[in-house]
Amino acid sequence: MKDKKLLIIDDDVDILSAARLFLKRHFEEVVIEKNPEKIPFLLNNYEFDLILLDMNFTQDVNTGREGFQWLDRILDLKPKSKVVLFTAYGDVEMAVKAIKLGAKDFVLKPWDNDKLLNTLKGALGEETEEKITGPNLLIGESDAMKAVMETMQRVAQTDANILILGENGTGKDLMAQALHQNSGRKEEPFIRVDLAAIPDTLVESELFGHIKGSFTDAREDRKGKFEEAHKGTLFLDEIGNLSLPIQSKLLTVLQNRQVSRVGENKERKVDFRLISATNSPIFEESTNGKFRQDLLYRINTISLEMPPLRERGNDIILLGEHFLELYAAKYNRPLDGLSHALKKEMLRNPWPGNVRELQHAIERAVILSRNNKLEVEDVFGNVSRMKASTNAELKSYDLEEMEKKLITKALKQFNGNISDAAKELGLSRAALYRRIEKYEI
Ligand SMILES: Nc1ncnc2c1ncn2[C@@H]1O[C@H](COP(=O)(O)OP(=O)(O)OP(=O)(O)O)[C@@H](O)[C@H]1O
Repeated sequence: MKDKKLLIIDDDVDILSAARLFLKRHFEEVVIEKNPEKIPFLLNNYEFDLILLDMNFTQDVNTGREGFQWLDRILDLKPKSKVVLFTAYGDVEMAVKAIKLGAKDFVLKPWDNDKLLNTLKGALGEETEEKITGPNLLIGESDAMKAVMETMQRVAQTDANILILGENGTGKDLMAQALHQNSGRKEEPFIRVDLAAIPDTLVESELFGHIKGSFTDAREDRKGKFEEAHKGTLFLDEIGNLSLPIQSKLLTVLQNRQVSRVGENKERKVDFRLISATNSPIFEESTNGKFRQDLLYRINTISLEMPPLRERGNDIILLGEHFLELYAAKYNRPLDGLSHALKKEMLRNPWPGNVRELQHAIERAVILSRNNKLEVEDVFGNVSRMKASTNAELKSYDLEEMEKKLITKALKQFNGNISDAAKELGLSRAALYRRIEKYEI
């Protein structure tokens, strides 16, 4: 969300500054406004990617009527606006009505920071999903890909637990989303937990939740991911990372469909569909005691194996063209395809990092290219650097480095004229200034 602009409208100044303080780390810009009358002016003069709108302006605290009117007004002025509503406890019915009227989602006040962030991401995600990660855009026409897509279609509608296997970057995450989108639970939450990214000590409270005081940092009661996924889908990514004690707790939840938060005896019913994914040899691990066999049996009612890119034939060209189009638009580069020689080279490369590696290689190439077609050296020019990074993955600092170079070049070309350089780079003047400051150019 780092490149997105958010507008928050609420007549409570404390709420505005608290929300801004937390959200400005996650958005490029957060604009706050106390007076809803300013909405038309703001919408007519600025572009916002997302609007967070209070439902309960003081005049109409209980009915939310004013909130509805403003929602309406926003959608009249800019029909494509993504609006998330802020609403006080107890207003859920009203918020649901608002969603029917065109809001994307709602957040209850007082809010939970993680939840607020997830909701905003979700509201923005719809667009990214359509463009990049939508289930229809699990690109691929190879036999291997067709087979796995066909299985996906067949099993998505069932509530069966699904285990997605495959090397890094083969699209396991996208596949999990596709399963959810094609299931009867698609209107309900899709909650992803990356078990490789959560420290061992926190996994239990992340998954099961906790109550206030159950450990030093537990300042308030918190729902776990099982509860968040209630009625929807829970996606446990990198499940091979679960420690044995948590494995046995997970098994119990799967058997009883109930969770108790850490520090609490009460059991809460949870209804979720489980999708797991791993790139570790989990069957082997289950024979040497690192992963419980009974749990593996449970999570693996059906398994789907994502084929590696090197076994997907011509898909690499389709994917390459897709990413080229995406990044040419993003970086405003006039590129119209992959050269013939490049296609040949792409087909010969083993791509150990699979689609993710390809995606990053194309992104970098788009930024560096000088011609109207991508050439072999744009993608494979700097082989040593590609090898040096793990999984040949392009780290964000590489991208930043490139951005810096690009900006420096443009500034030189236009003798430091900000307007001309910004135009060439496809940035606003303000965005260019920000980057000049950031990179200390
Ligand atoms: N078939 C596909 N079509 C379009 N994009 C894809 C496809 N497969 C993967 N991608 C893109 O490649 C990147 C990596 O995909 P994803 O995160 O789903 O892989 P993964 O198997 O979950 O990786 P890891 O094991 O490292 O978590 C994402 O940006 C995703 O959008």
